[in-house]
Amino acid sequence: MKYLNETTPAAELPSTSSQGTSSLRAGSDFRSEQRRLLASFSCDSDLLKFNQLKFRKKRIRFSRSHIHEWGLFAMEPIAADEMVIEYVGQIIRQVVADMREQRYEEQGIGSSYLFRVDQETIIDATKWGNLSRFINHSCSPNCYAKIISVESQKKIVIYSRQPISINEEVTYDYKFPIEETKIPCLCGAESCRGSLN
Ligand SMILES: C[S@@+](CC[C@H](N)C(=O)[O-])C[C@H]1O[C@@H](n2cnc3c(N)ncnc32)[C@H](O)[C@@H]1O
Repeated sequence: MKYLNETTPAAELPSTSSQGTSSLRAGSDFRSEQRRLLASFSCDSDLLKFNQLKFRKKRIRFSRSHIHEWGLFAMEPIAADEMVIEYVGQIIRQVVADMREQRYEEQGIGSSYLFRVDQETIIDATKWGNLSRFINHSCSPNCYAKIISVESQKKIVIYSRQPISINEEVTYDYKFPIEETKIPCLCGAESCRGSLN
């Protein structure tokens, strides 16, 4: 089954100390605190950026792409580590996604706009969504997808991983699961893996 996937880089945490029990406990308390702080800082900054994104949308356009049909392009320079766009669509359950995937295949819709949020939830941008549905995959992408929680609701947000120039195509790595039947990748990157899956 082909779903677009999240690609959050994991935060590095300090390694375990090998001293006495009390210092071990102190070390583990310290690490728990660090984890809690890291999580709260990252949530706060995600929330802040998400609110900024609502008021100051990035200037982007869809246009013909060298990778595949339509793609998304920057109309202004985008710095590294910026929220570029939210992946918007209908929020559906796995059973509905399975039925829709089959229906879309029967209707000859070759492109996949289903993005997995978690085990049970999928965002379907096939018929309803925003410009994010035009973002193509690259094996050497300039963005990545991350799932954040805003007021207890999970959102998929596309972040820049490096500066993006005007007219550059916005891409991320779909991280499709490996399958026997391959979908050839046309990203054109030197490090192209040859297939999406
Ligand atoms: C979310 S859509 C991307 C927008 C699409 N180009 C369009 O015109 O609607 C995802 C689909 O685009 C195609 N695609 C995206 N990146 C590709 C790539 N690097 N190589 C080949 N096909 C790609 C695949 O068919 C994939 O299922």
